[in-house]
Amino acid sequence: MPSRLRPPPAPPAPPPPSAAAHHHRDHHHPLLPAILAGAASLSVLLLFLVLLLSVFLYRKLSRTRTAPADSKSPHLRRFSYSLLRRSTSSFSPSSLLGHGAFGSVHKALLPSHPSPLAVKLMSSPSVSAAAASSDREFRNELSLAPVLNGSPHIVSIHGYSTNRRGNRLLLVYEFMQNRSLQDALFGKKCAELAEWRRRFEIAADVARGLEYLHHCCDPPVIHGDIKPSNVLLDSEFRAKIGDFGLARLKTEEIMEEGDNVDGGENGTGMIVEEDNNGSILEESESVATGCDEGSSRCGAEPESCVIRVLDSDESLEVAVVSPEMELERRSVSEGCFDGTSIESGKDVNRANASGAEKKGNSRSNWWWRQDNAGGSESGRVKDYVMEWISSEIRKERPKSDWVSSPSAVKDEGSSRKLKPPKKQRKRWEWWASLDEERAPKKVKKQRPKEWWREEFCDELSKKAKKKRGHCSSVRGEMWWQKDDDSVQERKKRKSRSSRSGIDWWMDGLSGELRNGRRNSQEWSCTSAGDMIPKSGGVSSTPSMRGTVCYIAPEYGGGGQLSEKCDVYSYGVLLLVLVSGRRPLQVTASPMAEFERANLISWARQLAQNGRLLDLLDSSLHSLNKEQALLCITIALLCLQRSPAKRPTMAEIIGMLSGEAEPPHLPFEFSPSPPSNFQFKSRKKAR
Ligand SMILES: Nc1ncnc2c1ncn2[C@@H]1O[C@H](COP(=O)(O)OP(=O)(O)OP(=O)(O)O)[C@@H](O)[C@H]1O
Repeated sequence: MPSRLRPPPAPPAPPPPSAAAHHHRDHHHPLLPAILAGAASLSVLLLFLVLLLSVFLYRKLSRTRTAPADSKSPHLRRFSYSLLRRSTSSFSPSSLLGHGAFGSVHKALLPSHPSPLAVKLMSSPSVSAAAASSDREFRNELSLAPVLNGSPHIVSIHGYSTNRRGNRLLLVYEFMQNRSLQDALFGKKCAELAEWRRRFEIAADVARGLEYLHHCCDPPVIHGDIKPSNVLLDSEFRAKIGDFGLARLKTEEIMEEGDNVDGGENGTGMIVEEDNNGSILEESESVATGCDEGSSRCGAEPESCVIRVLDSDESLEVAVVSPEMELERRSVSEGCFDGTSIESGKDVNRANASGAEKKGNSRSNWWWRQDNAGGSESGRVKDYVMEWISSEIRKERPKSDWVSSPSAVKDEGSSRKLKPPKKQRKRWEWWASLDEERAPKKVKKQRPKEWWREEFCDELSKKAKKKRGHCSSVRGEMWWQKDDDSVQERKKRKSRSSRSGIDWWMDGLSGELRNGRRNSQEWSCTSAGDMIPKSGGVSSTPSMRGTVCYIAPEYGGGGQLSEKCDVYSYGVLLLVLVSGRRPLQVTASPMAEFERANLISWARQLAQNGRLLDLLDSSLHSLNKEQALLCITIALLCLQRSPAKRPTMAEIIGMLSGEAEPPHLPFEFSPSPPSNFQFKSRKKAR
């Protein structure tokens, strides 16, 4: 039997798929780990890129915020912050050139630069008002740099820098070997400045610098803070004007205003809106538009308007600006423009009742102690000044142990040890006599704490009356007001403020005194004894800002900032140069010294008495009396109350150079009957 062929065996069926088998196959997919790893690294990379982009954007934005002028100032170099830090040894004290209201100035030695540079470090404090002030000053300087760098009489600015966080702003200037006129005259007391020729050259250099600002710049630039610490001296003691943090461009609108700037001693009282981060250009725009917001209030009496501090929305802010000077600033909102920040060119420091709450015990903070609430509306500056004098007197006054008991000195047997040293005896006797007059022996303890105030005021009042009686029939009226003002205007002024005998003495210390409730500035006393309003209180010194004694009365009173404000400040500077002393200085105790303490009122007195040469610094040598008299006469012309009557800087240059006719002493300063100081005609023969 044939064998049956058996069909071939069917191939084995594939095993049914099971979960385990499936899992096993996935687990071993060769591409999966690579895909997963790729995706992970891609996301990390993306994340990194996003981070990088944000950091880049952040830096770019912060740079834009702190250096707006970069695009406008193509010639300015942006320095590396770390380079500047290294070249000033981390802004160490060894590189320190000086301190200002907004920070310190250091000498920098850059490897790439042949000569040293001066670096101003403006550290933005945590307090917003002060930070904004620094920011604005920084912007101001950068905005103006391209215009200013063209003059040999202006400190040139090389560039700027900021740190990463943008809270340290740096400005880089040319280095001036002999620092500021303030340092040279009152700090180091440079022997070179004892030579008259140098002082005259400084006066002429500053005048040329200002002439450049006012007449060569288009639009003109108003410096707004002319004073010795802003006049810098090179190795030859030639002067250049520095620090344009408060400077402003004069727009056409301001020019029109300027025509009316003579409209009374208080000016127009125009107040300007402040853009926190605005550059000077923006500020000028604001000036042009004037009181757009709140125009209804602009019509209010200037006396009722208060220039508010800077850019703070806070009602009260305090910042420690300069540790050495223990300057504290605050900004207080008050007055008819509440709710808006007001800028009139500078930062204003003001103190009010609440302002008096925070105080320091140091001498430099004496002004904190002032309580303006309920006080005389017109007497704030006076109070501050008196307080300052008080502190000076305390320094001068012999130790209380023997002063408090003057009679004890007479009784030599019982209290010999209380007798003052011979040298001091005369001074002591003066004090003692005042003490005795003021307080009967038995009630000495009850005598007014500030007994000397009344004494001082009474004494000055009597002297003022005696000296000026022929000029002023109304008690308390300023003798020189006759010149400028109509009778009506004088009556108005009289009703605004009843003037005590000391008011004439306070003349020139700022406009506030006469303008009532305009602004209650905060003042500080620098280590050098200068009184400076704080702007933001800031510097020195923020908005209406400047330095007491140097601010023109119309601007100090909240008026328009004009070139004539610079001219006024230049007048004070001239007097300081010629006399070699500060505008406010109590040097000794006798009453006669108090009369001289206010340089401006003293100059007025001397002019009236025809004794102008008494103003001259006794340490001057190689004096050219004619030039000295010329300088004093120009100074008095600049100090005239009416801005329109003050000469322009171009005219001053003409007078100083002898191109123009010699000036006549202004009527308001002239002796009675008026007479002019005779100068030989210095006009050059043509
Ligand atoms: N370019 C410079 N070269 C040399 N020293 C300088 C220079 N600029 C400023 N200084 C010194 O640094 C000091 C401080 O200057 P800064 O401009 O910061 O303040 P200030 O003008 O003294 O006061 P304020 O800020 O109140 O106006 C000056 O008094 C001066 O001695």
